[in-house]
Amino acid sequence: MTLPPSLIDDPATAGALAAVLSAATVGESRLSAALVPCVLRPLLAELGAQVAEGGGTVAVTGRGLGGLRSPETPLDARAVPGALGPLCGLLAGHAVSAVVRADRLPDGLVATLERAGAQVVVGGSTTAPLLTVRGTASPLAPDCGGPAALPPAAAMAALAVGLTAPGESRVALPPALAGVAFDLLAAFGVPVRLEPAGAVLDLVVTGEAETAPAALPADWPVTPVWLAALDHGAGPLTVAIDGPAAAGKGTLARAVAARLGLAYLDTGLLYRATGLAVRRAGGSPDDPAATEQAARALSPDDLNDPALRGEAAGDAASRVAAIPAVRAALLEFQRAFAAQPPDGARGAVLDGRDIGSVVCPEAPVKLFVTARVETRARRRFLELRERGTEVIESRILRDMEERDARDRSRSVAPLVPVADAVVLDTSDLDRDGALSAALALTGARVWAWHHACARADGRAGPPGAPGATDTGSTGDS
Ligand SMILES: Nc1ncnc2c1ncn2[C@@H]1O[C@H](COP(=O)(O)OP(=O)(O)O)[C@@H](O)[C@H]1O
Ligand SMILES: Nc1ccn([C@@H]2O[C@H](COP(=O)(O)OP(=O)(O)O)[C@@H](O)[C@H]2O)c(=O)n1
Repeated sequence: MTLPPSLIDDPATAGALAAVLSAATVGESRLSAALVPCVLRPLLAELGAQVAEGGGTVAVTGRGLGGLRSPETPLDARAVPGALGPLCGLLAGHAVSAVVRADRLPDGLVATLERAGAQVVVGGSTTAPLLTVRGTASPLAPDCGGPAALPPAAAMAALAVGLTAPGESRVALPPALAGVAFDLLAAFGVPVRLEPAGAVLDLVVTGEAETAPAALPADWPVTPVWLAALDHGAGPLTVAIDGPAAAGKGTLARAVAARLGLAYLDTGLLYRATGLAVRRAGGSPDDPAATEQAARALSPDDLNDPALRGEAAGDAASRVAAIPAVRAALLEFQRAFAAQPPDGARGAVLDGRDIGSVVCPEAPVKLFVTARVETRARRRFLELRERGTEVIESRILRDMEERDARDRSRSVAPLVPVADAVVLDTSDLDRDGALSAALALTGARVWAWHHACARADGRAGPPGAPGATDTGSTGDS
């Protein structure tokens, strides 16, 4: 299975980062030749790495973090612009001196290197700059966290410095690039985690750790290494997505399921169908006996009624959802779906209010998706208007606030982010951005899940995955 190229903002940057990292790793990394442009290979050798080619693979035996040597000749990064950032960052974090030829000076690069403690002299011309970088063996950990992403070269430089800087370094990246960088660092065994920060993800690396050799196939990063971990986990993968109304849970859940080949269950439909059935029978959605009976009588066909999408069904749903007997009646169906996903899928995505807390508390991936209430009301307003429903936005906002309050304050399975959920605020992310962020965060959790499973029963890691540490941040409430 592959992820679409849209996941990767800049494959050249990702491939160059892989090559440069392998030069600073003890042991032999095996990278597909497609990832390591020919012109980059002599440059790795200048840094002291051994480079051997054959059979479509470039084998790089590196010198370890802190072990790079000063090159004797200028390093020519002109033909591989993506290499400039990670290369300069790595040099800045070593006690070496090097001259680097570039085809232009990327925004923020020099300032990032200087902030880390390196000395940088820029010579040459605008179209052919020459950078003299004098690095330091004790660089300062960069703190370039959100809310705005750094320009790519500066970001990759900050990440590379962070590998040798003591303590934690934080770098804000667009979600797609953050996912790729996370996957790569994890494949090299770097302690790393991801934390959502508005429209970006903060990638946090712990420096001075031992890296481990990686193996990256030609289809990386379109196929991230963590996807292989899916096939090495214990049982089906469950992705739990919870959050308030119109946060974008369903949109995200459907897209994640499609990309990863997982089944999808919109659990809100179960509550909506129960509420609607009771109302149609002339009953009250607050009546425990009638609602429990309706919940037990649900059939799969009831979930296809277009009326379920309306706000009236949403209101009835949140009323029946506060009745413990209704929740109990619907629980078994949801758990069975996660444990045995239909059509042989290797896992399932469930979205709702209590998936991470009650339905699937053991889910390895838990996302709490939220957004500002005005943004959510606007989204629902646009959605309903597009469907031809006459609606007033201020009324939607008010109803949504009431429904959220009811969902948050009910005594049974209230809507709250559990401690091990990642809170993803989609207010400043469009649909693609939210999907990239969710996939990156899922990857981080799948890595952690895989390693926990492997540790528990002594199995080997997925191909090319020697040992990432935990990742993925936890919810903040
Ligand atoms: N990140 C986003 N940016 C803009 N609109 C979005 C985003 N995510 C979802 N939407 C839109 O908002 C509306 C509500 O999304 P939906 O996935 O149904 O939310 P939920 O399942 O949380 O109720 C839909 O019209 C959807 O297309
Ligand atoms: N797992 C779930 C899913 C929905 N629900 C209830 O069902 C209502 C409708 O859920 P939904 O997910 O279809 O609603 P939207 O977020 O799409 O507006 C919610 O307001 C909750 O009260 C729940 O309690 N638990």
